[in-house]
Amino acid sequence: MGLYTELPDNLNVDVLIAGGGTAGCIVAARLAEADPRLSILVIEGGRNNNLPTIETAAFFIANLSPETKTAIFYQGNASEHLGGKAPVVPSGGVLGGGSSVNMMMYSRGMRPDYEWGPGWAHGDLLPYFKKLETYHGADPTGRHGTDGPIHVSDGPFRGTRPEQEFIEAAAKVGYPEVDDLQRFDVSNAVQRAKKLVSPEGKRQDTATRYLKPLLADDKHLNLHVLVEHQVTRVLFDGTKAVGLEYKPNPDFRPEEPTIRSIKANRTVIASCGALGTPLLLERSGVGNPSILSRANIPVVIDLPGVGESYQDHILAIYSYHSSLSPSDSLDALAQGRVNPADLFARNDPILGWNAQDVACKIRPTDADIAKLGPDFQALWDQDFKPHPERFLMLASLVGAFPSDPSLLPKDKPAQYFAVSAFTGYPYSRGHIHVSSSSGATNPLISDIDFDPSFLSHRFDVLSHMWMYKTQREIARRMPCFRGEFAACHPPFPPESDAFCQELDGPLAADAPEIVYTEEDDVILEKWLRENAGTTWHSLGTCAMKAREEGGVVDANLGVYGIEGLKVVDLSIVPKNVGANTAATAMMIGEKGAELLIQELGLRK
Ligand SMILES: Cc1cc2nc3c(=O)[nH]c(=O)nc-3n(C[C@H](O)[C@H](O)[C@H](O)COP(=O)(O)OP(=O)(O)OC[C@H]3O[C@@H](n4cnc5c(N)ncnc54)[C@H](O)[C@@H]3O)c2cc1C
Repeated sequence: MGLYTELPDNLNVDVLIAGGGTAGCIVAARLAEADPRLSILVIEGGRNNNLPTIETAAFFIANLSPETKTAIFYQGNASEHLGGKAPVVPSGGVLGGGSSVNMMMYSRGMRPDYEWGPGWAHGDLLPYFKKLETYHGADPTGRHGTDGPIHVSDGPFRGTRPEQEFIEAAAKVGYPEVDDLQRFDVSNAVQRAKKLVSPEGKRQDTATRYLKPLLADDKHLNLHVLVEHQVTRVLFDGTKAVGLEYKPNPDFRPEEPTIRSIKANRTVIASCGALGTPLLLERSGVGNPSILSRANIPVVIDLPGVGESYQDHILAIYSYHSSLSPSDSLDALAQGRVNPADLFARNDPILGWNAQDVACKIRPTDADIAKLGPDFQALWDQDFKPHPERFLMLASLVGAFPSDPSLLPKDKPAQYFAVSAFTGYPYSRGHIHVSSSSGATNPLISDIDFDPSFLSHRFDVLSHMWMYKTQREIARRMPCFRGEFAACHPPFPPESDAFCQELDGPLAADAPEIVYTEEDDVILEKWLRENAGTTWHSLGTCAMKAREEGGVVDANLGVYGIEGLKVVDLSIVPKNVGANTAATAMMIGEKGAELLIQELGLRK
């Protein structure tokens, strides 16, 4: 198998790929399939992804634990918009990247989200969205794929009671159920969520589904993957990319600081993700000269868009007490009340559950918009009102307690549910850049100037304030609702209608909506600033736009001013997509591979 922790001597390589993440694994596999004679080397900073916490859907949260070393934690700057907090944005840091560690929600944006440039309109991209997937569900409009590597399914288990109760409660609040929110043209509704999980319950990451079958057969002997090594720079001959410089990842090999390099006969591809790729370009001398000179990096190409226009969706999570039983929730497993070995011994279907069964894409009513004030109304009228498919917020129902487990009472085992909610099209924009050397142990990720700028735009704050109130009204109408888990909600005072507390029974079916005072709104905004953060959906930092508009790549994914260097990952996205981002990253991998196959003249 061509998967190494040490590279064989004298490897002759045609195509070098920096980063074996979601898009990178797809590009490598599709190029190898197109021409097995082509010699391809992927250099991935993280380890191999052959871990039970990755393959088994129910253990998804373990992959964010620092001990598993499967994520990269990008440290943001302290921000006045977040009550002085310094946010951390995790990203996939293992073979398969985000697709190996994500929460497996299957989601696609709306048709207008995919209008990026020549060859990148929705109609151009739909074939690639279909090519990547095998969809297990009804598809009357033919928008889904039938024979791609990634299975999209219900998985083997659903928390059917909370799912049904949430769907009925959402309908009462104004959001009906639809079969498919991921067909690019339906929103303002809720859906029984599909997952990036096979019907048998296995995670569908791109390393396992695209790359490893080729590494295991005897037909793709020129496909090579080096794990546990970080790419430090792209090497240039003038302005032509000719190779990569790399070194062992100190997380796995602290004793081996040797820097090595390798040449590419044909092309170099950067696929380190929306946080890793701009840092790689800047370390290589591609970026804004003033930022590069601050870090003593000689300029190869003046390209000020690198690392700018950072976007994420901004997330807040709200937990609730419930009357759910252990079989309706992942809490017994997450809180150590059942032995995972027993679940494995009986091949319990709950092991294939990602604990998220409902997806929502919703808009406020005209009356809600008016209440949010004239500034909100003006932007709404400009960017949302003319586009009925463009929604304000995404949300999902979580079948477990997803916050800090130390908040849970030790003496009272229980089941909870939660709503996770995030902005579809935030206006806040940040940046990520290299900064001057500080002697950090792992300077590739800690020696940076990263400002995600969450909640720096007031529209995003108001969107979340509306969503807090809306999701709470839905939760309150679920028969299993037993009050708010107060530590995961704003501290409204006891005299307020909005005061959060545990209840002995469900709310009356005709319970009135909560009325929030101005003081409650102040408390809500402060709480959001202290508690909202990343949705792990970083994108846009090497955008496909005109160079004079801050663009970094052209419609062929080539970096402006550089020969032989492509970017293929979510950093190229020029405007936000109203969706969890994995399917879009996979589509970019598929489309990017096709462009490279054409450009390199590979046989089909
Ligand atoms: C915790 C989490 C939960 C998520 N949940 C969902 C979800 O439920 N549904 C959904 O649709 N999306 C979800 N996402 C988002 C989605 O998974 C990502 O947007 C997507 O995988 C990004 O793909 P990419 O190819 O752009 O980058 P990545 O997949 O991040 O790939 C980049 C790769 O480059 C490697 N790398 C970085 N720097 C270097 C370097 N210098 N040298 C070598 N290698 C390097 C990284 O280790 C990584 O493997 C989640 C993401 C995370 C992190």
